[in-house]
Amino acid sequence: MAAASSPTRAATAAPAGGVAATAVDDAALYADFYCNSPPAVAAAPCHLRGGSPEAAAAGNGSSTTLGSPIRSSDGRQSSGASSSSGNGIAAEAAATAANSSNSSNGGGDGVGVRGDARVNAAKVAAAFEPTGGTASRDAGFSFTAPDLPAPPPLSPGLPPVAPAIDCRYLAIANGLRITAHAQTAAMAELLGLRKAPSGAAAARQRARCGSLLDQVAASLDAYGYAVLDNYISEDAIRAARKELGVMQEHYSPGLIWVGKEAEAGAQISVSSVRGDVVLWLDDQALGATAFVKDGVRRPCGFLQLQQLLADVDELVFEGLRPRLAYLAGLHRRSDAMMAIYPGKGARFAKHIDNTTMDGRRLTVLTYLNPGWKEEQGGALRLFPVREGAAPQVDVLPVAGRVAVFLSAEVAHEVMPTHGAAQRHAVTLWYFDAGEHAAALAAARVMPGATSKPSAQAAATALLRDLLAEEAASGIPETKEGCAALGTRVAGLEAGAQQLLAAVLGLPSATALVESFRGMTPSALRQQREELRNMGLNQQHHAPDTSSHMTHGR
Ligand SMILES: O=C(O)CCC(=O)C(=O)O
Ligand SMILES: [Fe+2]
Repeated sequence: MAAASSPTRAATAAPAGGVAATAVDDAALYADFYCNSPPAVAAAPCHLRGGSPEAAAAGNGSSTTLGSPIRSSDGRQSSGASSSSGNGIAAEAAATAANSSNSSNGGGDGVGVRGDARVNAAKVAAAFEPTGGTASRDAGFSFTAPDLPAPPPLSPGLPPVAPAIDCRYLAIANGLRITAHAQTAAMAELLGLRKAPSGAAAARQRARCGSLLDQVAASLDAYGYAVLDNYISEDAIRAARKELGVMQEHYSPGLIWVGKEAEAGAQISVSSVRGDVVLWLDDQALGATAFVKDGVRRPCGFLQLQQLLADVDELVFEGLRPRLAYLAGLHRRSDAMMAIYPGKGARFAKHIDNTTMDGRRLTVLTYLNPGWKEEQGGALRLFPVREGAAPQVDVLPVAGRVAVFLSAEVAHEVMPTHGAAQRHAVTLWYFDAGEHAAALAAARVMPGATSKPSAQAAATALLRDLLAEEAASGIPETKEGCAALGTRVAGLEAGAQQLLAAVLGLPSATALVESFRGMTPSALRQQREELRNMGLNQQHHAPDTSSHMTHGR
């Protein structure tokens, strides 16, 4: 199995990322982008602080925190874009373009209006084939994998932490490319809002976007992860959060997968391991205009979210796939998993997303938390394995930040979230075509899926009790507790026993009953431990709630 070098001590979080305000304000970036003006300052890598690998290895608990590069020293977001009146990219683009006097004619993309996201998302979908809609549920996730080849050592001369890369320029470019379809572009031209860039300016735009994407790809290649800041604008994040607001009650506890043989297991929610609630949004749900609850039809709509997903798809399929050989086979992604960590200590214990060659190659997280402060916790803690890289890095879930890492290599956890604030994220997994096809072909019907619901429920209840902390489980690690457990297992219906035997890697129901009848307190403790580790090694996906959605009008 893919294993990470794993410092066992939790690091002390570094103080809030109070770094100097950005050297390049958004107006300059927009002007540069739209107005054929001389290049502004190149987007600089973010300021980083934190421990050296030596310090962390020495066990002094230091870690590295990726602060927000656009935080002012008082910790507030201070980008020009977010201080604008909220009309977003189009208005700023228009204003900047209208103010410009030195534009010239030429080819290339013009300024569009951030328009019909659904049409544009569909265009991107057609171009990049991003999602099959059911990928996350059909993937199987059920294969024993050989160890991955050891990652190459970090190139000499690189710092131990991958710097976050400020991607506002890419965000602008995305907004353009995706939304500048013929009609809106023509209309913008008619209104005098659109200035087509000169050939030289268009070339410069492409070059600058290319160099940012090169940086992202280089980070992923060297460290196994990359952090992009401001890839999604704060306006867009706020709008997406608004869209999700109506869905709050439809989230359900995130599940973990428990099973010794990958073909057999169960999905269980154990909040001490995984404390988030999730909502799967497939293509159909994303297109829904209403959902029905208690017989009442309520309006909903996810245009901003669609645009956000299209932007991330663009990053992966157009930006990263052509740049890295081992991403060349990326062909589709999972449905979007919306996750909320509801504060009060909610966390996700350390795990690797893909330990079974289930096809997932890249994990991409987009954070939706305007104004997130370090005191609120909730950092994504990464455990890079590349030789020379810092052994752990904390990434705060600030709005517009996108974290990308190799699903089968980088162990990670979500640190406890404090206070009452919710931590929102969108998780996407991108599949490698070959590995995914092999996984699908090898998928077997899980015994749990075919057994009677009552058997499944009984087996699941027992597993949940075994996974819970002893105090909360009703199964004390005492002689009496073991005896009661043995009786309980012996009394289960046959289907439940078979399922449990498969989950625990025992040959038969009889073997299961025997093994539980002879259980000692220490064996019970060990069994518990083993189950918890399974749950962490093989994260499984929850069913989505799209059946609650009505599509179209
Ligand atoms: O939300 C995050 O930062 C990471 C979540 C995660 O690891 C997962 O859902 O697998
Ligand atoms: Fe994960």
